[in-house]
This record gives sequence, structure tokens and C-alpha cells, in this order.
Amino acid sequence: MKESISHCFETLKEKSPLVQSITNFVVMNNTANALLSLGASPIMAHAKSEVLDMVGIVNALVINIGTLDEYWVESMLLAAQRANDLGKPWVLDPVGAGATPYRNETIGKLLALKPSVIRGNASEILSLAQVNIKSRGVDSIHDSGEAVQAAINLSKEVGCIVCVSGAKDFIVGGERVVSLDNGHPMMAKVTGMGCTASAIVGAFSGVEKDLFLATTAAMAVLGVAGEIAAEKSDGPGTLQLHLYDTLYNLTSGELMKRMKVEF
Ligand SMILES: Nc1ncnc2c1ncn2[C@@H]1O[C@H](COP(=O)(O)OP(=O)(O)OP(=O)(O)O)[C@@H](O)[C@H]1O
Ligand SMILES: Cc1ncsc1CCO
Ligand SMILES: [Mg+2]
Repeated sequence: MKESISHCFETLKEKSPLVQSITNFVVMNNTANALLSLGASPIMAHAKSEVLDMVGIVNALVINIGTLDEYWVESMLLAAQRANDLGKPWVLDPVGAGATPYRNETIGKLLALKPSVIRGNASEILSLAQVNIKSRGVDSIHDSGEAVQAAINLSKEVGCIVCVSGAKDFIVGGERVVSLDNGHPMMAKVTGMGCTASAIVGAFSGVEKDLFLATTAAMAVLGVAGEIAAEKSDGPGTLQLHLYDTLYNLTSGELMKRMKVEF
């Protein structure tokens, strides 16, 4: 698996996938910069007048409901349907799932369109799997390990790959589960680190057809880059900056050496 992940990483650098994000106002800049540093090419586009054409030219689509509103939700549904029609992968980041009825209703509509990959924190994945939980905004109040069974159920129900992020990241494809033990607690103190994770999952999905592998590779790269960056940082501000530099300079050798992956 480590070799396949490393190969995926090389392919991404070589192909520089174009990734469309319909994402939230908070993280547009962070995620675009992270994708560029990694070697992918970001485009943020949500106008209903262009969304169908845009999905036509990109390698993957990421839909993140962080700062959703009525207009944006219509764009998201149009874009997801278009990606399905064209057989292109799309990633759902269900930010703040469970926090309000409007978020839940929107997530229901997006789930009906069957995302290729769902990436969320533990509280969000528990909420999507309809485990009756309380959620408190965008930050998880559960450990990722608590949401693994929910992720398995969700993966089977929707027929997609599910990633639960947190101290450990779990990637689930039906009965297959992989865990990654990289990263650093300070990563949770930079806004939109999870949104960046989802964007990177989009980038890998744009170059690797095996979406279980693509998702695992994406989370391994962010985990490894995050922990290297954290070692050089005094706090979340410099972590954000060091993350770009680390993504830019990361080699497949360093990735292989640092990656802690378990079945
Ligand atoms: N305690 C931790 N230890 C190691 N890595 C962590 C920890 N918490 C988060 N991470 C890493 O941070 C990244 C983002 O995951 P997180 O679960 O915090 O996303 P999120 O809650 O959706 O974030 P946001 O909503 O701010 O975008 C992942 O790569 C994850 O592995
Ligand atoms: C803080 C915040 N609020 C809506 S989206 C977002 C970014 C982290 O998910
Ligand atoms: Mg999130």
C-alpha cells in the first residue's frame, strides 16, 4: 500500500489535476494555496451560469457546505449531477453536519446524488450516518475512532468511500478500513484544515481511479506534511505557512518514511 500511495503522489505531481471547489468563504484561499503547493491546480467556481461547463473541464469536483446558502446549494446540486453524468469523481465535505436542520436537509439532497467520497470529522460522519448525536458547529466533539462503525454503515449505504479525520484518520470502503496515524494536534487549530484535506482528496481522485487508494494517499500526504510543518512551527499561524512550504517540498521518499498506515 505504501508503494501505491507513493506512486499516486508522483502521478499527481506529473499530471497536476484541475480541481473545482464549491467551498466556503472561510477557506477559499487556504485550500487554493494548499492545492497549488501540492502541485494541483485549483479553481473556485459556483455561478449557476458556468457550473455545468466548469465541471466539464475539471478532473474532480469538491463540494463543501461550510457557508451554504440557497443560491450556492442550487449550484452544488447542479454541479454534483453534472459530475455524475460525466462520470467524474466528486467529494463531499459535510461541514457542520448535525448543527442545523438546513445543513441536514442539504446534506440529504447531496447524499441522494451519491458522492464518490465523503470526508468529515467524527461528529459530522456520526451525524450523516444518522447516529443520534449532538453537534456543535464545525469542530468535532467526538474522537475519530468513535465514528468508524458509522463510516462503514455510511460507506455501504451510499456506496462511496468515507474518510473520518481526527487524531487518527480512518478511510473506509465497505468492509475495508485503513487507519493513518500522522498529523499533529495543532492542525485542528488552523481553520479549514479539514477543508484542505477534502480538497486534496479531490486532487488525488482526479488522477487515481481507485478512490480508496486516492483518499488514503491524500490523507497520508496531509498528515505527513502537517506533522513536519508542526515541528517547525511556534503556533497555528506559522503552521499554516509551513504547511504550504512542506507540501511544496515533500518528496515521495519522505512520505514513505513518515507514513504510519495500518489495515
Ligand atoms: N489531534 C490530532 N492529531 C493529529 N492530526 C490531527 C489531529 N486533529 C486533526 N488532525 C489532522 O488535521 C486534518 C483535519 O482534520 P480535522 O478532523 O481537524 O478536520 P475538520 O474538523 O473537518 O476541520 P475544519 O472543519 O476546520 O476544516 C487531518 O489531516 C487530521 O489528520
Ligand atoms: C469556521 C467555519 N465556519 C463555516 S465553514 C468554516 C471553516 C472550517 O470548517
Ligand atoms: Mg470540517
